[in-house]
Amino acid sequence: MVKQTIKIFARVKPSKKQSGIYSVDDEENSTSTLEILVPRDLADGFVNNKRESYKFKFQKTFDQDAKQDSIFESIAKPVAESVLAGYNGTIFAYGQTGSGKTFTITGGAERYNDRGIIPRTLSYIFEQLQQDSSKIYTTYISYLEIYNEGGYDLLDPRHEASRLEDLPKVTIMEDPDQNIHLKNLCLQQATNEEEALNLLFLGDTNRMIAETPMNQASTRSHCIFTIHISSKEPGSATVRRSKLHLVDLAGSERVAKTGVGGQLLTEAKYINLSLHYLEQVIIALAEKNRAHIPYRNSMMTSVLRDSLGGNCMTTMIATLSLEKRNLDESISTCRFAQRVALIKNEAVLNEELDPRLMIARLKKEIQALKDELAMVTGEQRTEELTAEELLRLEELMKTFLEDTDPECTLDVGADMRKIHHCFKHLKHMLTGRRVQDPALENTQDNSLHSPGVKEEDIQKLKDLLQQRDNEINILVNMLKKEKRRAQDALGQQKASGSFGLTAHEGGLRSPTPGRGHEMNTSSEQTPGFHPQKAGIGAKEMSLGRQEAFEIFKRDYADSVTIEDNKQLLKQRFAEAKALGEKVNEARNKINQLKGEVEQRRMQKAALCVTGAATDVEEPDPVEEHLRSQMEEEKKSYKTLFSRLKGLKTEIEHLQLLLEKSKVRLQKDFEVWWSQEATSMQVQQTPARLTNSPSVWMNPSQAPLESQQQLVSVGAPEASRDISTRDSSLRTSTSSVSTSASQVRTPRSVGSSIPLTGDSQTDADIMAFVKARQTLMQRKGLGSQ
Ligand SMILES: Nc1ncnc2c1ncn2[C@@H]1O[C@H](COP(=O)(O)OP(=O)(O)OP(=O)(O)O)[C@@H](O)[C@H]1O
Repeated sequence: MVKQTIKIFARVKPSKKQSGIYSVDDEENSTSTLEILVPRDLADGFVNNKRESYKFKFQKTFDQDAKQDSIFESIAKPVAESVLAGYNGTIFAYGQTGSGKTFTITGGAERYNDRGIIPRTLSYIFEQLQQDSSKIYTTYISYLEIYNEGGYDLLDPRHEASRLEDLPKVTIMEDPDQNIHLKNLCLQQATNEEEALNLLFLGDTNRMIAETPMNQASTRSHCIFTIHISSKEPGSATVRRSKLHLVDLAGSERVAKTGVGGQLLTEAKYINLSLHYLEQVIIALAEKNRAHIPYRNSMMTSVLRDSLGGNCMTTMIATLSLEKRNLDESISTCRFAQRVALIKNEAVLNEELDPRLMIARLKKEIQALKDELAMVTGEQRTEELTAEELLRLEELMKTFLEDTDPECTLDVGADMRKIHHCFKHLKHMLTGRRVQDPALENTQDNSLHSPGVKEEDIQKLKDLLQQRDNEINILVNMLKKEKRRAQDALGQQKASGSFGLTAHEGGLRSPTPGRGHEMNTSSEQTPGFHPQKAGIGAKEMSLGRQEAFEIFKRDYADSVTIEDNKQLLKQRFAEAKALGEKVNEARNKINQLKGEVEQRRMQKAALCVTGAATDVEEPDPVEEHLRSQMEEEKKSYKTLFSRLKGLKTEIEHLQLLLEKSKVRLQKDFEVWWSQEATSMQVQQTPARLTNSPSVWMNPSQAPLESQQQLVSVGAPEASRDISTRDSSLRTSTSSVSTSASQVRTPRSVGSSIPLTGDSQTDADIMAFVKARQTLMQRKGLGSQ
């Protein structure tokens, strides 16, 4: 059992506006003091307490410049290690909205280096599991979201409903031993890092899809990503089970400050309520002799029951956005952390006996007892042993004789027929003389001892048999070599299509079309990923909508990052391909050297046979040189290979980031488009929809009929020379310069856009017009 208090760390989010507000003092006894200085002008204002300096102790304070890898090394790695050893672990991030909880736990959505604790921990755990061949490991993932006190499974394959509330709720059940079980939360098996990362991505995407402007789930929900690990030694009935909760809590700000109402207020109350219950649990745990801990008050405290004051090694990260306006929230986050630091947990090794293995063991024991009983009661069986039983006995004896372990026993049960048979057989082996045993007559080599067969004939036959055996072995080896060669050739062919490695060696697959590589809008599939919910491929986009989407995409705030990541991905693919080729070269070289060594040895053996040489084992400088060359090649192969593996992880992460950005882009577009449509519907007149606010800012992009119409109705006062306004549009403008010379961009057009009479289609047309107008205004081309 390991007794320890919850470890607390602080992380300060980078900001330009923080100078002089705080200081960090790292002390030698691996603690650090964070001092928050409240400026005088704020002391009477936001913060009621007039103290000007607040000091808080943490295990370590990560200042603004702390990178994600050091956060992982100092905070998550030790917890992951104890989880691998069989203890439960929890890491939770607590802080106000926007202070960097998600950035710390999951990571940033832009750069590979920004990946947070979850992907890094998965990477580390699977690397460790791969290296340890002494145990059999099984890994499962679950991803729970708690929103308004309801639990939702983010990995639910039925995640078809667009609204979180429509999903089946995860409910808590408690067994008589007070163990918590979560109904409707599935555990998905992940056999490697890639599968686990795909599940993380799937959960994050589902979370994002369920978000609406009214339900910014990421801000107002708690998320618990759990890695469940079980391990056992081969043959052992003891299993170790442990779990690691990685928790991203909702923003901790107080309702009064947020100034929200309606649905938001309800949510805020729920968040505050569950964080309030969390605080109550923490206060109760910190109190000595407190018998009742109110875990059951909220779903989150019920789920995290073990993590708080129970069987778990728990770590808290207080995320701080230390700007003037956030000082009161930052101070309350630090206060909360100080209380958390008082909680003592008692982590125990979670070992238990596997019931299935236990049953097998008990069955064996029962059989042994039955045999013993039969022996004691003298119950004897007289019928002859069957051929099957004899064969089984042969096998048992063979295993027994071959086993070098002195503890090894020959266990044939209490059947005296079997015991006698084994004794006779062993005596025969020892003395070379056949013992008269009717049972032995069934064995295969009996004929060799039939009367009338001479000893030398037997020997001849034995030699012949040996010869045939040797021939068969040679043929089998030749076949094996042939097969290997064919596999190698196939591997090389495949590798040249991907990164130059066989799937078996590199675990790399060729870039899947559209998987981040190209930001196309087709719905390539990630397992369990449902693009239609994000509006991808759900319905055929009308041309206008498509055009609006293209413009939207171009002006999208994240488009630069998306483009950067696409470029980086291309670059990484190229690097991986080149590296793959090098790895292949190194491998071919090793094979070639191996061949040369073999040839050399054969030549030497041949010389010995012909008498030209005497000692095959005599050191050969040529061979030694070849061997040292081979060692060098092996080293470089290993280095290249591990670099390639690193690149593979980076590529996969980048692909996931790009897919995430794509879903986000589609979703933002859908939201924006429907907002435009709604606002247009409001402005429509019932009889004929006049398009007073709709302006074709760039005639080249308007459909032809509309262009003509605009030309004829253009309002002169709104005329603009478009090409001088926006450089990004110059090309398109110049291409229509002839017509554009007469084209005017009407500010308030009195005429109407041709409409179809179908309200849905007309709404779409108007939304498009409005959308274009908004976009153009954003571009600085708006009518002034
Ligand atoms: N250490 C950091 N370095 C760089 N950027 C950061 C850091 N911490 C946070 N950010 C950025 O600040 C923004 C808000 O961070 P984040 O979403 O992680 O906050 P949060 O506390 O999870 O908020 P919420 O409660 O709304 O989920 C994001 O754009 C994130 O990329």
